[in-house]
Amino acid sequence: MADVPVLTESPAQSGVLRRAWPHLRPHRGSIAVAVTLSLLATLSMTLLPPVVGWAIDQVEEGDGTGLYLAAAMFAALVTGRMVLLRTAELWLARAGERVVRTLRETAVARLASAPLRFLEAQRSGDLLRRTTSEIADLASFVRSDLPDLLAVAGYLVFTTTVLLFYSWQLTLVLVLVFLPPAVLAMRWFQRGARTAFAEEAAERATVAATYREGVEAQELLASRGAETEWARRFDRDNEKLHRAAFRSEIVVLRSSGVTLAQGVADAAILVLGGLLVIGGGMPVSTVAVFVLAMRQLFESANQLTALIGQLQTSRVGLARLLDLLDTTARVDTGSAGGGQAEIGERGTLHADALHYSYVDGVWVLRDVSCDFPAGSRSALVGPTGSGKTTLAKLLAGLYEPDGGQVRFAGVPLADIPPGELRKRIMLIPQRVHVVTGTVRENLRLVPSSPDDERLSWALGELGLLPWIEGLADGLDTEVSATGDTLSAGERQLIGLVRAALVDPAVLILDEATADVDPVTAERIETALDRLRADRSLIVIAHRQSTIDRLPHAVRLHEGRTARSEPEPSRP
Ligand SMILES: Nc1ncnc2c1ncn2[C@@H]1O[C@H](COP(=O)(O)OP(=O)(O)OP(=O)(O)O)[C@@H](O)[C@H]1O
Repeated sequence: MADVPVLTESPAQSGVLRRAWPHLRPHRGSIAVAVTLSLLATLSMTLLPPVVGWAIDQVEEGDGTGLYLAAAMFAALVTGRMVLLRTAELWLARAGERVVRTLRETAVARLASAPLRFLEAQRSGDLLRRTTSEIADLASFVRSDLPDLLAVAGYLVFTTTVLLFYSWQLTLVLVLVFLPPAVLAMRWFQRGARTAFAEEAAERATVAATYREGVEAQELLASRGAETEWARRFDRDNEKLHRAAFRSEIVVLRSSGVTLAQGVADAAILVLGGLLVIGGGMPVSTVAVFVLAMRQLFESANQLTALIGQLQTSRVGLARLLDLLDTTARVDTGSAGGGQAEIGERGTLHADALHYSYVDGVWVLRDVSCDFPAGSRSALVGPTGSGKTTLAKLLAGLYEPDGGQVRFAGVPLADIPPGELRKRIMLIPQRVHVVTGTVRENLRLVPSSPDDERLSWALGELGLLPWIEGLADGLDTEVSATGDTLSAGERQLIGLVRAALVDPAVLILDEATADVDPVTAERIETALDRLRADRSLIVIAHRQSTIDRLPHAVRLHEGRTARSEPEPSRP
């Protein structure tokens, strides 16, 4: 089995910003404007205590004009700050949304072009979570927490400058009384937060993946009576998440040490400042400015603790998203094809000595060789588990073989760009994918987005107009993605119409085994008969009537071609 990279549950968070920089670089202009505006807003807020101090001085000197001036300045600073802050938030939200949009688009594009084998190796809920809710969390961090984080960082720097300017002695006392216990408490919190939050995110992803898998397999679980087994597994994962979330909460409690240190520092400064004023060594205004600025500093420190928690969660989310982008970039390489070779519109599909395994050492296909000349019509038959679906996926270029090669018109599939490949070889799986919407919208899910006229043409060609007319609202009939409204056979009819619209050189149909009523089966067979004659048709056939209609057969038995010679045509 070729090495298929699997996404890491808790990827390393070190250097996460450096790794994210290539995605941020295109938006550096708006980020710089947003940061500058935000820092200016913070600066105006930091100037408020000095203005209050100045007002106190004016009162003490009995200068009414000075007092009015101070009040006007106070009002101007508050208004200016509000305008600057809102503008900064808007810029930041805009820059952040752009970054997140780029990340989301890159993730979706990489997933869309990732080999099927890679997608199947991941837990589906995990991929979904990384590309939806974790990106949404990141967006909300950028919109709401990042502006606060910038403001807090600004306050810490500017307010410390104000404190130093007014009294370096009091600042020294503040630093000695407050900083050591506060820093210790913060480090204690951070040490725990890193692992606790990462574990919580990983457990949350596991619960989402288990839940999604359970919902997808509901029918199977119910039919096997295995719901309790699944519920037990879900309970176990849920319990782990519960414990991880509780551990995170305990870690958050560690940050209370900072509040305690603040109370002690407040009391110390008030007593010392008061004594200095009584002794005539310091004006009242200085103590007032100091106490106000100190409050601002503490509020920022409190906010910082909460924000660091958010920052930690976002770092984990960002690391998981970058892990997805890096891993998909790695698996993506080479799958785009050289694009140099001339590829014919029609040609022989040739499989040469194919080997394939899902699990190391267990070959599902061994030395399989077969030819499907242009315009040939073949059945692919064999007992359950003999490897028919796997061979079909290799023939369609959805899996890369572990050994051997598939060529179309002489060109290895690996050298054909994916877009070109899809136009030439198309696989209709047993369970055709439908999306929530109308039948028309589902039929139009092909690269050319055909109009109604072309849809009618395709339906007419395949003899499927009576089927559409028989639906409740014709082409406007609503179908749900869970497919309750369409049978497996009808979904395959949708697949066949899409195929007629794409007009591939090779059409591979993995015939639905269950739920095909005789009328739909007849419709599928008629549609297959009416597909253009120069197209090769390969049908993984389960029904004898289908096998009888096809002039050639490739038989698989335990992963080997039992007989790849064309069978004599049947009447
Ligand atoms: N994604 C997978 N991971 C691991 N093993 C797989 C996977 N898909 C198929 N297999 C195994 O590979 C073997 C061949 O499966 P495949 O679906 O190709 O057979 P098949 O002939 O199409 O069977 P059926 O007629 O029942 O659809 C089986 O043993 C199956 O269990």
